[in-house]
Amino acid sequence: MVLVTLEGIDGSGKSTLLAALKESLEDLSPVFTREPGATWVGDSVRRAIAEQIDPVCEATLFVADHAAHLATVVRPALAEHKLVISDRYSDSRFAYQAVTLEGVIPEPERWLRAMHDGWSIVPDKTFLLAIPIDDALARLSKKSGREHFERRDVLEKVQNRYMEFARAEPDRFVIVDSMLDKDAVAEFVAGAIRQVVAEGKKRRRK
Ligand SMILES: Nc1ncnc2c1ncn2[C@@H]1O[C@H](COP(=O)(O)OP(=O)(O)OP(=O)(O)O)[C@@H](O)[C@H]1O
Ligand SMILES: Cc1cn([C@H]2C[C@H](O)[C@@H](COP(=O)(O)O)O2)c(=O)[nH]c1=O
Repeated sequence: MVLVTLEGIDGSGKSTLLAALKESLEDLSPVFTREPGATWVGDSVRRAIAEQIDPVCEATLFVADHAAHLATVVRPALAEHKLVISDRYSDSRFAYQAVTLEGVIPEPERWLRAMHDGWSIVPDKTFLLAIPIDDALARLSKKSGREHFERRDVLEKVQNRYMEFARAEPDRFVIVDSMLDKDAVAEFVAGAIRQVVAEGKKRRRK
């Protein structure tokens, strides 16, 4: 069936969008999931984030979480021709850990992508929520429990990487202005997902 992912820096509105999609797309019976945390491995990831563990350890735990996510949630759902919508996925790794591993290992993005080669699944469509850094930080300032990624210098680099990914894969990425009204964002993304599902059904009939 179809794998759709939601991406964006902290505060860009992914959780808000996901909640709206759970209502508006109910008729499609999607499998809603997320990274990190779809399996117990995600608990280790959350602990690593909280304890600000070594960045290579943190990165490999994120990859382990992805492997468990694919094995226990994504592959079985796709095999049953279900629509899968994931709040964060591999592009988060390629964007965030490429920043946290700068100066730690050579060419971190190349290393991260190589770790996924041969077994990961590329999404059919990725909605990238774009937001000015000041607005993201303003939104995050209202939230408790900040994570070490949620700093201006990190988020600026992460969002720049996301934009590079979107330029490199214009057919997969849809950039969404997170400064638009919540309902307008949700309506646009829900409509685009329905279109992706319809196109997937046409391809299967050929
Ligand atoms: N389109 C929008 N317009 C205005 N405010 C928004 C919009 N989308 C989300 N918000 C607000 O921004 C804040 C962060 O939203 P949300 O938690 O969905 O972001 P997030 O990307 O999931 O962040 P994180 O990755 O840190 O969980 C919330 O207070 C939410 O109400
Ligand atoms: C999947 C994934 C996530 N992250 C970062 C992004 C966030 O700052 C935290 C937690 O994610 P949430 O959406 O706030 O629950 O983890 C990352 O660095 N690498 C990844 O692969």
